Amino acid sequence: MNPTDQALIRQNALFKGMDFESFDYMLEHSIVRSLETGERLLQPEAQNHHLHLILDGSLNVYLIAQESQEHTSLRAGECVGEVSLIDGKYPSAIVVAAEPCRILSIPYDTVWSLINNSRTVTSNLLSILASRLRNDNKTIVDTQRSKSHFEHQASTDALTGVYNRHWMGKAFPRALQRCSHNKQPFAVMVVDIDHFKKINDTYGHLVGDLALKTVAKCMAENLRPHDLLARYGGEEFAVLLTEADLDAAKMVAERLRAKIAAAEIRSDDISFHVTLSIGITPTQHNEKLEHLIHEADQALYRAKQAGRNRVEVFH
Ligand SMILES: Nc1nc2c(ncn2[C@@H]2O[C@H](COP(=O)(O)OP(=O)(O)OP(=O)(O)O)[C@@H](O)[C@H]2O)c(=O)[nH]1
Repeated sequence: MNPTDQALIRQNALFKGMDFESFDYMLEHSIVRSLETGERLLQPEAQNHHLHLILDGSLNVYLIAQESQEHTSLRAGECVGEVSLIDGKYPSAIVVAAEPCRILSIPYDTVWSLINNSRTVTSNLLSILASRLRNDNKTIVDTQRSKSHFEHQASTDALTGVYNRHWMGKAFPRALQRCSHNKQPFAVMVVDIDHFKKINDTYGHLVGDLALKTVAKCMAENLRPHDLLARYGGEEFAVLLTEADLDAAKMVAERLRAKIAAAEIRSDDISFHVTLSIGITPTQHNEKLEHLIHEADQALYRAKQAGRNRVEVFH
């Protein structure tokens, strides 16, 4: 073995500080092997009996499948196979040559006798395992974070930031069931911006978007925390008012209508107002969401027919 390889092995996290005698013993019992690009070194279906140290090239580690994004890459001087060494189980990952590699494969028996004879190697092994644990914990936390991020994205309307129809289809029925189980009155409200097409036609789509965002923000700020708000269609929002009888629902709807009518929408030198038409259906029963939306839509239709900028109740 050439001096460069020997220097590399001496710097390895597991073997650094090891005495010369142990080092020679290890080399005597190890073999050097070559891997082609794409060749597998470890896989979960095959028991492994060696600790592998990379002398040249790099290895990719995959946790699920070779086609997935690699979990990590290992370079010359790094090892794989420490965990199977400890627990004697099959490898937990797929390890593949990312390029032509030279590997020093040290039999587990040899590594164990080094561990038994050298406190340095034992303490090195513990440090390696501790950093593995930390890395794995970080991976779990990162995965959890991106999962919540994607879940949030999947249930949120990108333009207005309020929940979307997909979320509404899951969250509203659960809330309806809870209200009816607790014998609490509740109401479903459908809210539609009046003459919204004219706003787009007059000021352009971007200003239309700004109006939608303003309406969504104003509604979110003027509902109670336990009410549910979702963007239901283009310029239509749905609200589930929990613990609200007809009078309370009318009061909330009227408050929203008045707030929006008074809110100024500004973009550069443009300033205008929008109005809302609102349909409400009050109930105490766990009826189907589509049915309640349909009833609220009928009330909304009447509000539009009666001149817009008003609240109507289904009956
Ligand atoms: N800017 C913008 N416009 C949208 C968006 N989604 C839907 N729209 C527009 O909203 C308008 C809705 O128009 P209509 O359904 O005809 O209703 P309206 O003009 O509001 O009239 P009434 O509801 O009868 O008062 C359409 O022109 C859509 O293109 C959006 O995300 N951004």
